[in-house]
Order: sequence, then C-alpha cells, then structure tokens
Amino acid sequence: MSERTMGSLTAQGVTWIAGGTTILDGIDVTFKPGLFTGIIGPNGSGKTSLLHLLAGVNQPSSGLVTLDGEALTSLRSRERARRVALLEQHAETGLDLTARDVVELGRIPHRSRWPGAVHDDAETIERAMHRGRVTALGDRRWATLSGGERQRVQLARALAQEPEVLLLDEPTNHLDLGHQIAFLRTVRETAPTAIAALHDLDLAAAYCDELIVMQGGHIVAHGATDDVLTAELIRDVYGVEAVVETHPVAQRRTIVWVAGGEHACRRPS
Ligand SMILES: Nc1ncnc2c1ncn2[C@@H]1O[C@H](COP(=O)(O)OP(=O)(O)OP(=O)(O)O)[C@@H](O)[C@H]1O
Repeated sequence: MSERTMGSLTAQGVTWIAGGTTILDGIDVTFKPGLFTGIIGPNGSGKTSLLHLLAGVNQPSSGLVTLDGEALTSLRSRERARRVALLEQHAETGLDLTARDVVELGRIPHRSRWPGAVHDDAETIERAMHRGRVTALGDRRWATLSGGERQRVQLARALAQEPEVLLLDEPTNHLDLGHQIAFLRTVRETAPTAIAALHDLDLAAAYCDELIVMQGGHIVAHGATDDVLTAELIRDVYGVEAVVETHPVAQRRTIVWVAGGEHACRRPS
C-alpha cells in the first residue's frame, strides 16, 4: 500500500441483539494499530457478527465502535469505506464484470465527485492485482472464476481500497495451501491493521500477532498468539484434546488434535 496509515479500532461495551437473541455481549477490545489480529472460536461464537459491527455493516444495540477515537457511526459512509475494508466470506457481484473491474471497485471511495478532478488510479489497481496474485486473471469474467480465484480478486479489491483497517472473514476457505500462505503473508506485509476470522489454528499461529478467542458471543481470551494458543484453551473452547508445541523446523506453534469434538460449541454459563 502506498499509504501505511494505521487504524486503531476499538469496541467499548458492545452488545448486538438480533432476532430477539443477544448474539454479542459486553465486547471490550482494542485492536492495536499495525498488528494482524486473528479472531478464532467455534461455529456460531460471533466472529462474523463482530466483524460486521467493526466494519459498520451493522450497528451495535448498545456500546460504541471507534476508529482512531471517532465513533464509526459519525463517519460518512464514503469516509468509512476509505478507511475500513471488509472482505466477506462469500463476496458476490451480480454484475457482469471482469476481475480487473472488481479490483477497480476498491477505488470508488477515493474518487472525486467533481468532473475533471478524477486522478489516475491505474497504478494502485495494478499494484493491488500484483499483490493479490491476480494480474493474469485481469480480463477474465467474474462468473467464470473459481472460488479461490474470486477470493484472491476480492483481496486485490480490498488492497486497492488502501484502508487503514482490513477486516477479513475466513479469507482462506477456498484457497489451496500455497495460496493460503501467500494470501496471509500479503495481508501481513501490506495491510496496516488487519483483523481476520480464522478457523485454521495453524495458520493463525503462523501469521497472527495477537488472537482474540470468542465463545458464546463473549471474548474469552485476548493476547499474544503464543500466549493464547494453549492445549487448555483448545480443550475449553473447542472440546478437543490437542498437543500444542513449537515445531523444531518451522519455529512456530503447531496444533495436533488427539481426541474430542463432543463438547464443541459449548456456551459458557
Ligand atoms: N441476523 C441474525 N439474526 C439472528 N441470529 C443471527 C443473525 N446473525 C447471526 N446470528 C446468530 O448469531 C450467532 C453467531 O453467528 P456468527 O455468524 O457471528 O458466528 P461465527 O462465529 O462467525 O460462526 P461460523 O464459524 O459458523 O462462521 C449464530 O448462532 C447465528 O445463528
């Protein structure tokens, strides 16, 4: 990214109620600028719901989300779109666009409304496509792309947006191992502040500076990745017995599950 302005996103006492149910309850968290924070936790624990509040897609029922001290709700939608990008789990477009057109959509919040003042975004778009490894797909129609190709195009769109904060919802779902690694490395190297919901704990261990752990709509742990990712936490949150150790060659935490699963998704009392 050309500008590496780093955004500090904070949720203060955030609760979100949907369909009469409290989905998120008493969320207090500050995502440190410049870090890559992973959000982990079982299915239904509230990861996507939290990302949607952090992106301003949904409003908290109570509490406040702030970006660099300003309430997200006080920002005009155009400014919010310039500063915060969300890469959804199943990003779609109903339009007949090429991959390059989709990446170009990331520049819309930066374009002037005034005729004659439009500046050339071509370089930013090409750089984002290179970083997302989708340059060769530029002329392909969106509808013809595979799931993993679409995911990489959406990353390039988000990078073209040059946000202060990049939010990603299970971004590696459709990607093969090589592209998972390349994708998360690109996020780590180019996004100023990145926050990603992740299911793969080994990838989280490899790429995230910090982890927050969600269970039943609460944050139950937050800290440096190696401090948070323990066998005890995996047992408590996922109901899985695992061995967590530092791999002698890779020199990072690896998780080997041994048994369990019966108690997964237990809600805290
Ligand atoms: N609009 C809504 N109305 C009612 N319930 C909702 C709504 N959105 C989410 N939920 C519920 O809130 C809970 C949390 O959902 P969320 O998608 O945030 O979980 P998640 O941790 O991202 O799950 P997964 O790992 O399966 O993607 C789930 O029980 C879900 O069914």
